[in-house]
Amino acid sequence: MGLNIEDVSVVYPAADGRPPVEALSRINLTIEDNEFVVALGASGCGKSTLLNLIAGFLSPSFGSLTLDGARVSGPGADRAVVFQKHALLPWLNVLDNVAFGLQIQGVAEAERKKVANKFLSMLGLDGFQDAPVYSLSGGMQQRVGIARALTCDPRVLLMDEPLGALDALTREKAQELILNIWNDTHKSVFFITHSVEEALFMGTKLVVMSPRPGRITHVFDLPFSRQFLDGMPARQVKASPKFIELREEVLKIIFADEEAAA
Ligand SMILES: Nc1ncnc2c1ncn2[C@@H]1O[C@H](COP(=O)(O)OP(=O)(O)OP(=O)(O)O)[C@@H](O)[C@H]1O
Repeated sequence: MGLNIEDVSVVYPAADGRPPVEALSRINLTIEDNEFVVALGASGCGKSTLLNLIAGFLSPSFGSLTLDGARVSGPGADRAVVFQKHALLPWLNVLDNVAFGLQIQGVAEAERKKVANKFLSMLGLDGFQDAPVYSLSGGMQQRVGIARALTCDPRVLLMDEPLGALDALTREKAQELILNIWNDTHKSVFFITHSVEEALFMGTKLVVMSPRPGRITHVFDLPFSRQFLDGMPARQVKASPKFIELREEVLKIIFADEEAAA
């Protein structure tokens, strides 16, 4: 059944003498089971507001959100968030960070270690269980954050620019890793990025948003992640004529929005 967003608007109330902000206007979006939806758009178009709504951190001013038919009315274990800054707990080692969500749910120690180890292994972090998180590189810390989100077996994984702070090479490797994990775990994903190339490569569906008020202006179905998962090397996918053509089309849309806002 998936996640269903119906005619949702968000208005942040007036504050400090500033007028109210219509951050999202009449958003309609479905995230089906096993779908990888990427949101892209000029700064201020409401991407994070949309993610916060799905996470249940925020309620819509108008419209409704349902997950598998049930109204989303707050945060829940069926949705996990990975932020750009991994938000790990510095006083815990890698294993305990990953097992943290299960600990909060009261899962017994042996079971939570087993689950955490499974996801650490999936993310290539075998052998780092006892390491303090601050001793890891940025890319490894981000992988710990993703492992932590996966341990609670959420229905939907929400990712707010998870790779934005990584260097180019680490970022490309992390994109591939996330796609492989998505393919293995069959999660629904909502993923925010500022990179057009990343958006096209990762998503099965691309949602392009425009600011003032934040709205969805274009939706594209994408074939590229499937090509990669079927064995085509990532750089070859990203250099294919179809990919480059779509990249230029999407860039044109976003540049036009940014110029209009300037
Ligand atoms: N708590 C808030 N109170 C008032 N206005 C807000 C609040 N949070 C966001 N906004 C405004 O709502 C609009 C959408 O913000 P949002 O952060 O969702 O956009 P975004 O697309 O994620 O931006 P960016 O790409 O810069 O992160 C912006 O105009 C922003 O200034």
